[in-house]
Amino acid sequence: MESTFKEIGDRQSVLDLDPKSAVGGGVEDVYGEDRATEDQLVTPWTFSVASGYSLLRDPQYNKGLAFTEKERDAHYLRGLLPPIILSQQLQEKKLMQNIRQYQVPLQKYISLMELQERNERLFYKLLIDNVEELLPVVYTPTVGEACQKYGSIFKRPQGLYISLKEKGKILEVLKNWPERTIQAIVVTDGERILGLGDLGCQGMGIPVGKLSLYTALGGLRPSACLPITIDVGTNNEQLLKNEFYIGLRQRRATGKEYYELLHEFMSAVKQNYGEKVLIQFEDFANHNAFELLAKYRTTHLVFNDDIQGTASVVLAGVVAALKLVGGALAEQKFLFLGAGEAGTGIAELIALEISKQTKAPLEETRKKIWLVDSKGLIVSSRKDSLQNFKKPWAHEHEPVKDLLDAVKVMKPTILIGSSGVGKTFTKEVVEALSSCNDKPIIMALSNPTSQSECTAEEAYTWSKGRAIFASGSPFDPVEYNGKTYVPGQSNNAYIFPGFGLGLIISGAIRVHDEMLLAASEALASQVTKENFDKGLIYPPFSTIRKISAHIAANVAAKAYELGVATRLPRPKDLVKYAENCMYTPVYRNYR
Ligand SMILES: O=C([O-])CC(=O)C(=O)O
Ligand SMILES: [Mg+2]
Repeated sequence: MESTFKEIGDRQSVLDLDPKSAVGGGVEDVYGEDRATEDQLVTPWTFSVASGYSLLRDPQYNKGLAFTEKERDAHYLRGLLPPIILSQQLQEKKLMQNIRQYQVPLQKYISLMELQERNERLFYKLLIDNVEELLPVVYTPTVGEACQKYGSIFKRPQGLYISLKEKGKILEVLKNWPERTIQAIVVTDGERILGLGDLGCQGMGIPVGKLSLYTALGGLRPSACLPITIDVGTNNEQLLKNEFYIGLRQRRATGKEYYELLHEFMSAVKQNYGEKVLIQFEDFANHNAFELLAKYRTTHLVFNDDIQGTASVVLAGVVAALKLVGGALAEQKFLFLGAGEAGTGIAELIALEISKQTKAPLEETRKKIWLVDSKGLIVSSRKDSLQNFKKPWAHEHEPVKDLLDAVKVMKPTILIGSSGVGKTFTKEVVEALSSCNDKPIIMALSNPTSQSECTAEEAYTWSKGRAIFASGSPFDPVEYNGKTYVPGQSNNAYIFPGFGLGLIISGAIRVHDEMLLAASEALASQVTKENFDKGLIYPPFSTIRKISAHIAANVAAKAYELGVATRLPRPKDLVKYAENCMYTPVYRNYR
């Protein structure tokens, strides 16, 4: 009963290529010198691995009621489907109606995950066409709740689980994954899931969600994306006691045991997929995140989304906000609440950008930036007891005990929340900031919504409508004094999909900070006059694929400039090239 069929167009590109651009010619060979072997090209994309009943259960190829008469004949589907044929558009309409009927966001999440498991192209069609509506479902805030309840809602595994039990066998585990050509891995160890803390093995929802965005927002082929959770235990007592918990029932391995497992993982990935596979570290705890990034950035293509992706998106937002407020970046005074991955990552990228603009040394530009942690303002007298990643921010100053006092003393122009702790930008804090700024810039970055430092409504109300506000999780527009204020969403989702695309299309083998600046610059350049007129500092997510193409092009250009790109020759028009490489979820015709 085995039938074979061709997926038209899929052979053309490293990523995926719209058939019409392939037919039109003029598209360069994306494989470059690393052209995949004929064997890789033929399997598995061009021949069906399934037909008939199993074809309907293969999410990569299934089209449900959209199979045509000819396809039903050719692939043994007669009788397995009701007689009607629906277009993809009509399927989309029906599913959106169904999803909108659910009142509870988690129900929407579950139904979307089921769709992804049933009909992948339709899932991505929905996500791309309805990105602003569905992003809060497959991503923050709902994905946070999904991770908290992952054990209870778990039906079928997604992604790859690597636990301490697999120590010594990680290469074999990677080989169990059905796809051989992987371009992007998002990996977590679940220790700091959003601002929700240690969710252990249930953090898997995050790599799954991030990679869905890689495809929907950045155009990577779904089959080239691999979500991974490394399970070294959890220190979350509630999960350890929960009878439905899906992870190892032990406290977290640390030190040598932890680093040996991670090292085996990093080596196995490179051995199995080569040096051009992107490994995105996601939601690791501070104490491991900095160390892993420092250790592997010189040997692997790695990127920490929470340190670097967040930094790049915030820098873009600040640059855009200054167009509304006036003043140069170097004239600002920054105050952060939270000195972890996001806080210090953003601070460093801002300091780098100011150095680039003013030619001042980094040690000087860092002095424009102040950070508050749980013990108060980070100052030089605290240096001995500070973790390494905080030390560059310990400037000369009297001790200041908390955020409110720090705002009063430092009089920052920009306040950034990156502590993972909700409701910390109190009325007093926002009022103090507003008393020294005409247009205070407030970024409440912690996720999900419950952990946001303040809500959009609070920021606008307490600043009497003067704040330029953005947050990590989405907030609806706010009415204040008869005016509508539209908050920005300062989330790394703007950056990482395009950033990854840029790395992949250039065949980059390393990530450098200049590439993050390039991504940031590309994002800021996509804010239109129309956006600014509405007070927006980020372009709407509805245009994200265009934005991603620009980010990818700028990142790829920088990779070529720095000599870390291996795909030669360099395509001339990188924006067009990035666009042509993007996966589109329109159904293919099966011959
Ligand atoms: O996932 C998000 O929405 C942003 C992010 O990386 C985090 O909060 O850890
Ligand atoms: Mg994250």
